[in-house]
Amino acid sequence: MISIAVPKGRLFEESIDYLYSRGILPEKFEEGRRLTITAGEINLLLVKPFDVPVYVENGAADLGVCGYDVYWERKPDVYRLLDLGIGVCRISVAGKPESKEKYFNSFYLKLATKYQNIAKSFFSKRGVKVDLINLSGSVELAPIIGLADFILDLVQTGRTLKENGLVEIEEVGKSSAWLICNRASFRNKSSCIKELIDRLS
Ligand SMILES: Nc1ncnc2c1ncn2[C@@H]1O[C@H](COP(=O)(O)OP(=O)(O)OP(=O)(O)O)[C@@H](O)[C@H]1O
Ligand SMILES: O=P(O)(O)OC[C@H]1O[C@H](OP(=O)(O)OP(=O)(O)O)[C@H](O)[C@@H]1O
Repeated sequence: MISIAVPKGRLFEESIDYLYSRGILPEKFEEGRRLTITAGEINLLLVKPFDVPVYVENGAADLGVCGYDVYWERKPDVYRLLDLGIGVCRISVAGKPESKEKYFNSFYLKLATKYQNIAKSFFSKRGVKVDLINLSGSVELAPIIGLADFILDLVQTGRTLKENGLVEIEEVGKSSAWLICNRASFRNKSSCIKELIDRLS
């Protein structure tokens, strides 16, 4: 039996489609209220996206589908095996159009994000001090109401920024979903996991 932690929400359907199209799952499953789904030798655990690395690192799941954004933020002690090419987006700093100049000329920025660690390391390398506001969603609201001047968040189409009168100022990195693996499972279930990776890649 191989257990895979799959993120609920935005990445769920793409993850299921991906696993189904590679013959790992015998059918497509809808996201409902169930938290586990067993299909043949695969046991799916449906968890919050930020919790995927927690389940995998602790061995509660052998494998996980994890956004690179989450991996980068959490830095779990797991193997990162394969870029699945889903959930593709970038991690960027954004703000009001008129704040652009301030962003590039200040040594002190007030920034809202749920990616606290990414923001800290990005700005400390640059020698810029940041006052970080920790938000877990709807981050684009922060510059509009003056809670922060800037945000660091995911951008894909740019629609959310546009609809809120914000602009992308600087790309910090790219993200897509990766298959991550528990270190002990990689040793103990090596043949199963290698076969699975062959089918996925
Ligand atoms: N606009 C986007 N385009 C592409 N991928 C995205 C986008 N937004 C998020 N993702 C990817 O999907 C993952 C899950 O995003 P989602 O919005 O479902 O989670 P969340 O906001 O962390 O969770 P929750 O809403 O349950 O607190 C992200 O970690 C990222 O890897
Ligand atoms: O560039 P776009 O295509 O508009 O995508 C970007 C948006 O997608 C994500 O939000 P999500 O919908 O996951 O909601 P959230 O605010 O709860 O994180 C992200 O946080 C941005 O707000």
